[in-house]
Amino acid sequence: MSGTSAALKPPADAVRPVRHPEAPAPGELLGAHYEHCFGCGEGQRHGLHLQARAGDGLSVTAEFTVQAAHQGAPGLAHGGILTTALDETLGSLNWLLRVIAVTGRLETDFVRPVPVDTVLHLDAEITAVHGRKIYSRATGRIGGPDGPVAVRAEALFIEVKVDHFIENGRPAEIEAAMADPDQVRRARAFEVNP
Ligand SMILES: CCCCCCCCCCCC(=O)SCCNC(=O)CCNC(=O)[C@H](O)C(C)(C)COP(=O)(O)OP(=O)(O)OC[C@H]1O[C@@H](n2cnc3c(N)ncnc32)[C@H](O)[C@@H]1OP(=O)(O)O
Repeated sequence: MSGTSAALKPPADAVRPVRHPEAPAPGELLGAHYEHCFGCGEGQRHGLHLQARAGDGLSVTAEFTVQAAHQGAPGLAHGGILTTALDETLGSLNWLLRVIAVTGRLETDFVRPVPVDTVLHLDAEITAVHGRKIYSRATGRIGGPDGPVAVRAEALFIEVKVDHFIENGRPAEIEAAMADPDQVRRARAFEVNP
């Protein structure tokens, strides 16, 4: 059984957005947006190290291998970790619009348990945009990209300006991220080019 709250249903006048002309090409790895991001950063020892890849249109795919550090029940992935994998994958979609956005709402269905060492194959797509609101959905499968569904989610991301991070983040990390020598990562974190 699954159901989605009204807040995740795009209004009738929502539009199907267009992929940004400078979005990464289909098949291209998106890379981490921030070294210390728990979802994608390579600097997080127990992080998910999730790698997202641009798909066709407004879609991405991603893979995440469940580690022992990600357990909830013995030998099984923690539900919050699975939601993090969905959140990170959904968040990476916004780079196809070259928009910075944060998760406003995220609803997850947990369909099957996911054992440690399992590769979770994720795919996600943007379904609609209404003003600053970006509607999207994602699915995670096990046993291969066409395997059975283990988790799925629908989300609403809200577009923000870079000031959202500058005003709310801890100054030490903000300054370090702005000085990141990785130009692509710095652009993803701080460039707004709708
Ligand atoms: C440096 C690295 C960067 C890198 C880029 C980021 C990478 C992403 C990483 C993974 C994702 C994350 O973990 S993101 C981190 C987790 N999320 C957060 O921390 C967000 C915390 N929340 C907030 O800061 C705020 O609530 C915002 C920004 C989401 C919204 O505040 P606001 O800007 O004042 O906008 P507001 O007027 O309230 O809302 C705008 C519209 O959205 C609707 N709306 C807002 N929130 C919701 C909601 N929860 N559910 C339904 N609808 C909502 C409103 O009704 C309104 O609709 P209408 O009246 O227009 O119709």
